[in-house]
Amino acid sequence: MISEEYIRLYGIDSDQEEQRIALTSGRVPVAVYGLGKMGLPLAAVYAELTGNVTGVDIDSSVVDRINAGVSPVTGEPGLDDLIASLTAEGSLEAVDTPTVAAATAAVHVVIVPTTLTRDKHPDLTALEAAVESIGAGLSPGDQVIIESTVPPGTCGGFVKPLLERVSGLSPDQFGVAFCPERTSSGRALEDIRGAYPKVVGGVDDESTRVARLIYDELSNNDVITVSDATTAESVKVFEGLYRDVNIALANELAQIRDDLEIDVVEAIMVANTQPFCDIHLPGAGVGGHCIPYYPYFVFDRVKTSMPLCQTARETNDSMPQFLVSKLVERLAAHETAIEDATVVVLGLTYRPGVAEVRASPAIPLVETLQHLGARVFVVDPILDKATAPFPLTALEEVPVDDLDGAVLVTNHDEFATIDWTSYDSLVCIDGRDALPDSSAKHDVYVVGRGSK
Ligand SMILES: NC(=O)C1=CN([C@@H]2O[C@H](COP(=O)(O)OP(=O)(O)OC[C@H]3O[C@@H](n4cnc5c(N)ncnc54)[C@H](O)[C@@H]3O)[C@@H](O)[C@H]2O)C=CC1
Ligand SMILES: CC(=O)N[C@@H]1[C@@H](OP(=O)(O)OP(=O)(O)OC[C@H]2O[C@@H](n3ccc(=O)[nH]c3=O)[C@H](O)[C@@H]2O)O[C@H](C(=O)O)[C@@H](O)[C@@H]1O
Repeated sequence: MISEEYIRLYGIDSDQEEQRIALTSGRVPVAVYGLGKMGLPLAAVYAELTGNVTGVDIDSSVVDRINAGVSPVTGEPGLDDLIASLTAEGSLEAVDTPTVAAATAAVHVVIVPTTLTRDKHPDLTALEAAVESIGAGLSPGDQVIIESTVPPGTCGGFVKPLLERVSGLSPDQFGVAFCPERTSSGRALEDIRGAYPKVVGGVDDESTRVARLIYDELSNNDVITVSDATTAESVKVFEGLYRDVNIALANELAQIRDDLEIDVVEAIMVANTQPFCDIHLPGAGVGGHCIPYYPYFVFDRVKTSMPLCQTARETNDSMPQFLVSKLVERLAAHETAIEDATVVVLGLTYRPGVAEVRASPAIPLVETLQHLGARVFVVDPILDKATAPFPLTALEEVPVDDLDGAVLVTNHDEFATIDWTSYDSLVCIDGRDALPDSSAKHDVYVVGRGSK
């Protein structure tokens, strides 16, 4: 139970200003569940605001490092120092006991992974576990905020009933709101503090009121209240659908480059010079546990077919094979069979600077090359060998005189300075238009660009 001087917010008709002051003076204890790439920066910004945050993670090593003042999340400007200062001053503490944390919190913020099963259905097991823990410690007046991206209808149709069942509370005794995490790795603190308007949508008006009150204080941007939680959930996945479809358009256009004999990216850039056009960039595919996952969160919840979004998924997922086909075709033109070829794949993470391999296009690309019999070296400068799905080779250890092909999937900064002159003639397939021009010496194909 929380002590007397603390207050709760849901269903409390005290003065709004008093509630704001209570929140920002630490008299509304907050728990943040999930201390990963998004959750730790979020917990830090909440701790900056309230001075009274318990971070919850089931990974004890994450908890221990945070309590030692060390951020397990890398690549986030300002986060290391912020975690050190917040833990030193007692504004942020991490625990690996979700139910214990839930018993003392008045605001529960959930940002655990929501992913896909192997057969591409939403995997909400982590969400269910976190919500059950919260239910076990839920008190009248508590507010639960879901920031993990979820299928539309999850807060109203799954989270709220589960909390009622586990806590024994009636629906009018606690709030649930969906407040999407509109944040990118590498700029998480900036995004969370208010790079974009914050969207909030509650399962009832009081849930929306409490969520608005909280994010009016936390974000320095506007707060947009929408009709309900399902609308807010839809906003988030619609952003992802838009991005997936528009990347697919760019990828389809890249595949007609040879038919048109143009530099497709040049045409895209010029097409985008008027405001009604925002064609994205073609590449090696769409990875991460967000953009390639969110369409399936919608497919799973609607009866109506969505052929455009389904086809976009197929187009984006076809890009690794497109790159392999270009490599095979060009190696054959140099009388090298793929099964006799030695190939280096540059980049395993789904995008530069983020040590995340979930749904990375490099994975099916490497698997296909291995299946075709090629000898494959994989290089990724930011990935921990222990977590990589394939053995990693340092770039300097790749056998220079024995290499037939190179495929760039992820444009890590380190690859921009490769001295290609030290390699004998290669076939280079550049999936991200990231390699220095080496067409004088090598046979180079850049996805979407004119011949280099
Ligand atoms: N990564 C991104 O760029 C963005 C992610 N999101 C949303 O945020 C969610 C989390 O993403 P990340 O932070 O990147 O994931 P992550 O994989 O980096 O971190 C997840 C953390 O949650 C912990 N965890 C798992 N189950 C738990 C439980 N039951 N209770 C407490 N902690 C638990 C894990 O130990 C891990 O530390 C995503 O699934 C997505 O819905 C939203 C916007 C951006
Ligand atoms: C709508 C939107 O821009 N969502 C962002 C996105 O961030 P995420 O980390 O997934 O990276 P991303 O830049 O979307 O890239 C995803 C994948 O798509 C590829 N990609 C991206 C843009 C592009 O023009 N072409 C392309 O091929 C990238 O290489 C990567 O493999 O997803 C995040 C999320 O929701 O998790 C979200 O918060 C971010 O704002």
